[in-house]
Amino acid sequence: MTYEKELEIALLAVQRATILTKAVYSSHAKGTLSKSDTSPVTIGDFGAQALIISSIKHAFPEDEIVGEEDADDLRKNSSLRDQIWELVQAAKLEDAEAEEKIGGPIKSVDAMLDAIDSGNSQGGRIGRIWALDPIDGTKGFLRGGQYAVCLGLLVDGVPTVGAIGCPNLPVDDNAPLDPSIGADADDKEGKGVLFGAVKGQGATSRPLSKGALQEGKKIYMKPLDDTKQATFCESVESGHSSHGDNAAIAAKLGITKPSVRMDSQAKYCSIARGAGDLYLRLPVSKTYEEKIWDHAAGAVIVQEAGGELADSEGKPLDFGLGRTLKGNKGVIAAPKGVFPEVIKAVKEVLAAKL
Ligand SMILES: Nc1ncnc2c1ncn2[C@@H]1O[C@H](COP(=O)(O)O)[C@@H](OP(=O)(O)O)[C@H]1O
Ligand SMILES: [Mg+2]
Repeated sequence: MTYEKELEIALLAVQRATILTKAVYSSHAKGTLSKSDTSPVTIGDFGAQALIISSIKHAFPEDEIVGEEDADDLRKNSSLRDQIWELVQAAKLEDAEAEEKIGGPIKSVDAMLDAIDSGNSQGGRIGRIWALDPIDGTKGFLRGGQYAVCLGLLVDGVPTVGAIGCPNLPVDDNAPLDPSIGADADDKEGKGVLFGAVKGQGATSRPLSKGALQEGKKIYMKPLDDTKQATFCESVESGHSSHGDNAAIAAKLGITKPSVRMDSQAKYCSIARGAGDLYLRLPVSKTYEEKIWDHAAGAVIVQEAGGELADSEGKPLDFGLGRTLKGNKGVIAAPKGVFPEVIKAVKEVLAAKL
């Protein structure tokens, strides 16, 4: 199987980074994250980015990585750096063989800073480029709701491998969509999912607790003959996606169920396993460019589960233009069978606004 190693490393890297983000969240929730006033998101973002990049660099030293952060701030702020270093050292996979596959612990503080700085690729059309979002759904993370650790591999600009850790989604692929499910400080049985996909080879899910080496269960979008029955997902943040336009599109499709609002690429994962049908992300701002790391991993997972993606004009998403999807506006994802109908409704709603 092609990309077998890439998927394995991506899942392991995401699993280990997720352990760190959970540790950061629980210290934050318990009020013990007090050495600095820095936001737990910043701490989690830096730590998770360091761990994931070090995993990729170990397994695929030639690959490029597009990451959100660089280490400039950490080099200037030793207390923040030490705090992150402590968390990075503590985040380990229990299975020694698994830990070894991603290079074992990061060797030194300098190696951690260098790893963070290696996420400086400018993206592009050629070669192997990983797009990394160490904590996607910042707002959800802070709320104790949905957030995701996301890693996608672009090969010549095409999303080819995707791995996403969703610590607060229910393990059960058939559990009803309930965005409040993550709103606990402490981990509970039945939460935490690791999703993976390789282009042309399907999408899978496995409990985070069982780990990346556990064989995944195939996931599929729900067959949807009639859009009237659909449930659609959208951002919690009205600044990230126009709730008004999303609602108008839903109305045009005859949808009567309320939208499910959740943060992060947990939306892609949810529709990919049939816990929800459509993902509408109509742009709010005319100038905002969606970031490739907010969509690359989710795109592979949805496509491999039987879905199709485009922007609000029906154009395919172009991941080969750099760090952003600068050729696209917004994102729409739906099962293949109803995709043309959904795009038609989107175009009609947007045309009526002109
Ligand atoms: N004006 C805007 N329009 C669309 N997306 C935006 C945005 N401003 C920020 N974002 C992105 O929206 C992502 C979260 O999406 P969602 O609303 O689906 O949870 C953020 O990722 P982070 O949370 O990683 O910063 C951020 O990159
Ligand atoms: Mg993000």
